[in-house]
Amino acid sequence: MNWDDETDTGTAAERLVAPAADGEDTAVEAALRPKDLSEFVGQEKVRQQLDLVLKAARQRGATADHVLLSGAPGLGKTTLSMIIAAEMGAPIRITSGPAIQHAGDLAAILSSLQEGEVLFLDEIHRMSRPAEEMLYMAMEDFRVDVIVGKGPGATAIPLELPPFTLVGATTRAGLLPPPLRDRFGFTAHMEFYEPAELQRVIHRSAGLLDVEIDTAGAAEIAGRSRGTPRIANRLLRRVRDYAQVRADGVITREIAAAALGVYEVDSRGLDRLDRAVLEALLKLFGGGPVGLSTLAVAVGEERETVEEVAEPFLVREGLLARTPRGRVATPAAWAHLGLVPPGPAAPGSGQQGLFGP
Ligand SMILES: Nc1ncnc2c1ncn2[C@@H]1O[C@H](COP(=O)(O)OP(=O)(O)OP(=O)(O)O)[C@@H](O)[C@H]1O
Repeated sequence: MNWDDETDTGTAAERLVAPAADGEDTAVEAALRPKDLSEFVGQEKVRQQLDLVLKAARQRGATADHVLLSGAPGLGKTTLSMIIAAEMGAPIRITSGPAIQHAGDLAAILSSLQEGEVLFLDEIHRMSRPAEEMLYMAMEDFRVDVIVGKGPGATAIPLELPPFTLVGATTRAGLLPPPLRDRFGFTAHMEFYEPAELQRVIHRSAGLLDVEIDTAGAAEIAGRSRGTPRIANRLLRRVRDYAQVRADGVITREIAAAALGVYEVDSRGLDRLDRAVLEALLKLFGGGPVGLSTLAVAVGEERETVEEVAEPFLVREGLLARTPRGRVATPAAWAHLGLVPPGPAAPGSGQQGLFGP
C-alpha cells in the first residue's frame, strides 16, 4: 500500500481528512502530544520493544541505538521521537531530509550535537546522496570527514562526534538504500490505528482541550478518522466548534454525526472527493472496469488528484480495486453508497438500485 501518495498534492493538504499536517495542526499538536510511552496510545508491539531498547540503554548508561520509524503521516512518528528523547533524558534536534541539501548542512548539525542528543530526521528518504553517505559513517563510527577545498587540493579532515541517537522517519522503509537501513539498531513499522485506539486518543485530547464528550461521541469521530490520530484530533476540533455553536458544548453521537455531516466526512471517513469518485464509478460506469483518465474526467478532477488523493484510501478501505483493465468497485462500495450492483436485483433488499425501479 502506497500511503505516500496521499501526502503531497495541494488538494490533499486542504482536506479535513488529509493525513499531512496543516497550519492549525502544527499550532495545536504540541499541546496534544503524549509526553511518555505510557501516554502513547496503541502500537503495542512498537511500544513494548522500544521500552526495552530504551530501558536497556539507560541501565548500561549508554546512548540508545539508532531508531527507524516507518509509517503513514500522522501516525505519531514525531511524537515517538520526542518520547525517546524524554525517556532518555536527552535534548532533541528536529530536522528533515529535504532541509539537508548538502553534506555540509548535515556536518554542521552533527558537529553541534551534545552527547546523547536525539537527532530526529523526518522524511529521511529525501536526503541528498552526499549527505546520506556522510550519515553512514556518522551513525556507525560517530565520525565525519569534512572536505576542505576543491579539486586535487581537497583534503578530508576527520571530525569526531559525540555519541548520539538518530531517529529517522519515513513513509516507506523500502525507499531507503539498504546500507542506510542496516545501520539502524531498531526498526519499527507503525500501523494504522484501530477505532477503539482512536477513541482513546480522542478522549485524551478532549480532556486536554477541556471538551466534554461521551463514549458514543468519541466512537463516532473515531470511525471517521481513517485510522490516523492526526485526523482524529482535527475532526474533534471541528466537532467541538459545532457542539459549542449549535448545542450545549457536549459532544454526543448525534452532535458528532451532524457536525461531520456539515464537513462532508461520512460514516467511514470518506469526504466529498472520495464519494464523488465512488459515485461516478458506480453510477456512470456500473462499477467498472473503467480507465483512470475517464474516471477523472467524469468527476471533473485531474487524473493525479484521483489517483494520488482519493484512491489510496478507497483501496485501503476495500472499496475500489486497481486492476490491469481499470478501476473496479467492490461489493463493499455498492453497499456503502446504498446501491445495488447491476444484474438480478436482490429481492426484498429494499435498497434503491441504480437499475431498479
Ligand atoms: N499514539 C498516539 N497517541 C496519542 N496521540 C497521538 C498518537 N500518535 C499521534 N498522536 C497525535 O497525532 C498528532 C500527529 O502526530 P505526529 O506529528 O507525531 O505524526 P507523524 O507521524 O510524525 O506525522 P508526519 O509524518 O506528518 O510528521 C499529534 O498531535 C499527536 O499528539
